[in-house]
Amino acid sequence: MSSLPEPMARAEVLVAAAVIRDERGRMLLARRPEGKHLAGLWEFPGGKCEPGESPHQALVRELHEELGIEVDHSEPLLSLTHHYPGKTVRLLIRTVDAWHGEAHGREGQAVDWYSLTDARRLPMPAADRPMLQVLDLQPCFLRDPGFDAFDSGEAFLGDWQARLDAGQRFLELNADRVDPALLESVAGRCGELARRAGARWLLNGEPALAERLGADGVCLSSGVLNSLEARPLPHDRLVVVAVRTAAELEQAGEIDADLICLPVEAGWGDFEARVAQSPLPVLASECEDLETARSHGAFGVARVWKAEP
Ligand SMILES: Nc1nc2c([nH]c(=O)n2[C@H]2C[C@H](O)[C@@H](COP(=O)(O)OP(=O)(O)OP(=O)(O)O)O2)c(=O)[nH]1
Ligand SMILES: [Mg+2]
Repeated sequence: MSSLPEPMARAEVLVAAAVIRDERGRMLLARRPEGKHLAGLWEFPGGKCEPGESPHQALVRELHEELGIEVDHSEPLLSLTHHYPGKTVRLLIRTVDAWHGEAHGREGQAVDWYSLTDARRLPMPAADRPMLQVLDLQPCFLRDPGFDAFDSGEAFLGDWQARLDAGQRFLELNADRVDPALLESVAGRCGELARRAGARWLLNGEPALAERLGADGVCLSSGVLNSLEARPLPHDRLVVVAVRTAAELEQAGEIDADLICLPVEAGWGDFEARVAQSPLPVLASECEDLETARSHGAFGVARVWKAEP
């Protein structure tokens, strides 16, 4: 059973909530009724899982009760755990991609459709913030093996373009051990190619360098993470952190990062237990199986790409 210390286990509530999109990609949000925890804030509709209920079953019941709709199919999207004063909430967010009925606030609550951009401006629960940062990301992050794997900057750029042509929209450029002048020229062209394809790219390196090179964000090693006291980039950039330990997971939350890369080191059971401690959405490192990763609480997968010979 649960290995959590008893007081924490008692205070934690398991909540299933839904991302439901209309044909324009807008999401259905509901305003939390007066008198409830976090009253007045806009939320992803859902509620607490009752004993013995699966997250899907809880959603089916909650969305019927709260919105008058019938869920036909849902699948895991991401999970994270947030500590409110006196209450810990583990959010299990699911994509509801098949449902019927007309959504309306059956408990008198306001209900409306919002684009992601508009949702980011709404007052929403603190637990939901990191989630709003990642919902428009491709859930497969391709990490850079390093220039050493390529014969030249040109070879690297050729491979970068091939990844974009193959549909990759979330990539990393690794600044490690690259000559600064070469990095500058390659990063400029990587950025241009990514922009043209509508992809986002992160620099694995110093945040200030990522900013100077025009990256969409930064990917930090645990070494850099431990030297930081605050989020190193503004919220219109991404901050991804590669971590291994529970303390690093916590530190990533402290600096208000957006996304975590966590290796599947000791099997999926162990991975899932560690994701359950994460305040941020998680990518399963060195993994290609998105469906399995999501079934264990991850938002996505990250892997190092193989240089083409
Ligand atoms: N549904 C939902 N709950 C959220 C979100 N973000 C967030 O922090 N929460 C918190 C608020 C609550 O503390 C908890 C959800 O419990 P709830 O009070 O809505 O539970 P419920 O629908 O089963 O209602 P009830 O038992 O209070 O009648 O999760 C979110 O996006 N959606
Ligand atoms: Mg609810």
